[in-house]
Amino acid sequence: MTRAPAPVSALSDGAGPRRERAALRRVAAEGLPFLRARARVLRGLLGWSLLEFAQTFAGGYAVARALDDGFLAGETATGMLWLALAAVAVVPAFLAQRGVFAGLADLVEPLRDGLVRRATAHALTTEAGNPAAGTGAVSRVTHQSEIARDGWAGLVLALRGFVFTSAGALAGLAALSPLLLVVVLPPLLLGIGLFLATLVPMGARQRDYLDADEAFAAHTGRATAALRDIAATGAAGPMAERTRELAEAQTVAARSLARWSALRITALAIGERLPPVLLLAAAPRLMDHGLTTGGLIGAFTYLTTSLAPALNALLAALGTAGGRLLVVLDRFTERAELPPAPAAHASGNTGGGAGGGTPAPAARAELRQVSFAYGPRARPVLDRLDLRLLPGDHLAVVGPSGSGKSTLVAVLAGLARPTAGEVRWLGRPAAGQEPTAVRTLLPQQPYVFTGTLRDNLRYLRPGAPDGDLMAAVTAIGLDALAERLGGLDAPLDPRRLSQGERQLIALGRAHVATAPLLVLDEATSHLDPAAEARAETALAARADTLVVVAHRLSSARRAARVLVMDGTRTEEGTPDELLTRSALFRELTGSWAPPPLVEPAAARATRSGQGLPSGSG
Ligand SMILES: Nc1ncnc2c1ncn2[C@@H]1O[C@H](COP(=O)(O)OP(=O)(O)OP(=O)(O)O)[C@@H](O)[C@H]1O
Repeated sequence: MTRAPAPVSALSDGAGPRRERAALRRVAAEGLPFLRARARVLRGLLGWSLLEFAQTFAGGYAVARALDDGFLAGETATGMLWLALAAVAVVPAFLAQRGVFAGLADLVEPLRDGLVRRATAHALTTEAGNPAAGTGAVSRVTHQSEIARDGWAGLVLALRGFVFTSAGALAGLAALSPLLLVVVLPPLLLGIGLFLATLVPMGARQRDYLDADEAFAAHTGRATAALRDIAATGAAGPMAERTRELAEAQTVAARSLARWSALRITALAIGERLPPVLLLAAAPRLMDHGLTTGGLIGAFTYLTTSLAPALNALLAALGTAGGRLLVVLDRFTERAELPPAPAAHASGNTGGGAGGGTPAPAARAELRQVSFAYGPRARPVLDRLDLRLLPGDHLAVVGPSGSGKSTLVAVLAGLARPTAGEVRWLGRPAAGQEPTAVRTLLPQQPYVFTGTLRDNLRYLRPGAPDGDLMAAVTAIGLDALAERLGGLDAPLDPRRLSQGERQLIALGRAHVATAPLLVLDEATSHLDPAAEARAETALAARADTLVVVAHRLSSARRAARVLVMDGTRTEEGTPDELLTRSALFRELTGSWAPPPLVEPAAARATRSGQGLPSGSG
């Protein structure tokens, strides 16, 4: 399959520089109070930094005086004295470095602690219970808070160094000859200006890169945890394709970042290399206007030993650590803007379908003009399908074998990417969201592993209390199996379980999970109708929004809405509406009806909506 890679902008929802400026404002709004609260630390840094100002000033000025008043005037002792003064000025500056680093810790560690606290609180409130959802939270707590800490420390050091060093150097240049500033300042300011102009667009590229990195890490983490489910739903192809797309998006983001870095290097060259060149070119004119030989060498000393390294350090810090810092800090601050975490469970939602009358609630999941094909030349399985799943919805999906039910489920659940159109979860594009935080998907062949029944029930919500596990056991109808196994802590060997028992355990696990959307893809196919009815009814009451790929009439009739799939044609309505409107639904219900020779009670059950096994799936 050769689909174009996902545009990087799609991963970061592509608002570009506008978003960076908004990020700057947001970070500033939170950053200023942080700095205000640490005014004493900042004053301490300022005090130590003044010593650096003095050292820089003395460095160039003493060299100029040593030459003009000392060595060039035949006064070697005077020259040596001036050089000794420059050497002595290094001592307080060395002490200043110690003072600066001590103050830095008071400025950096509280930032890191605050970020870790914030990321941990976010993970506990919104991502609890989803093992794969933890990937992003762990990244924020560890990797990203370290980026913020190092970036912030580097930025404070470089900015402070640049301000005081360049102030010392410029004051020294002005003392040697004010004309020196006319030569040095324009390229210096041009270089800095050009560099600053790259900050916002480069921040956007940096964000794209981090987004691509995070999306890839989350996707691979998810895929690794769900290998069995992927194999069971036949989604290996689309998953591999999605992995390739995400890797490609990462490459595109890295390349774009590199192009902007090249522009930055040009800005650095103008600010750092051009002033000495211009000074050389202008030297004869400057000396005609009274600049001494010592003054010229002193000016070179300022440019090469003070200004250039300070500028270099500042631009490097702003360019790499600063950009990353802005993106990472913004990620921490924008957590507050995420849509409210979905209510863990709504109750009493087996009927009702869409709505309830009051202002339209955000769809839990939505397909907008979604098409899907398994290859560039393959016949589409889904063709411009629109579907909205609101809180409280209970939708059954029915259709003949091969009509695309599992494909629809894979697209809806984020296991396969649509070829065209958009999948949205909780009112936002699904791309970039953590699927396991939004939906629980149960395939026909569930993943039950060696361990205890408790481990298996907690698989999607590791910290679930025993009360919730027991409630699931009772609601789903797992009591008999739990008793036979020996309780929640008894060891469980999947090879000794029937297909139906495995499905029951997976259904119990879904009852414990907290994602607002629950999708069952023939997940009850090995249960008898009564067991299926009990489990499905319990899940409909527990899950906020339920989608069931139905393989029995009874299952379809329990739903408030039914989506009938017939190739790329679809019909949607209540079961009763479809019985009158859809020939295919009537045909399916006919094929789901028991064969005529089956005992009459079963036939009656079918007519009254209780249903019977179809033998399908
Ligand atoms: N991985 C795949 N690669 C290529 N084609 C596929 C793949 N999976 C499914 N298809 C094709 O897509 C179409 C829809 O299949 P899908 O499994 O979604 O249908 P279904 O309604 O769920 O079928 P069933 O009820 O038998 O499970 C079928 O023509 C099928 O052959």
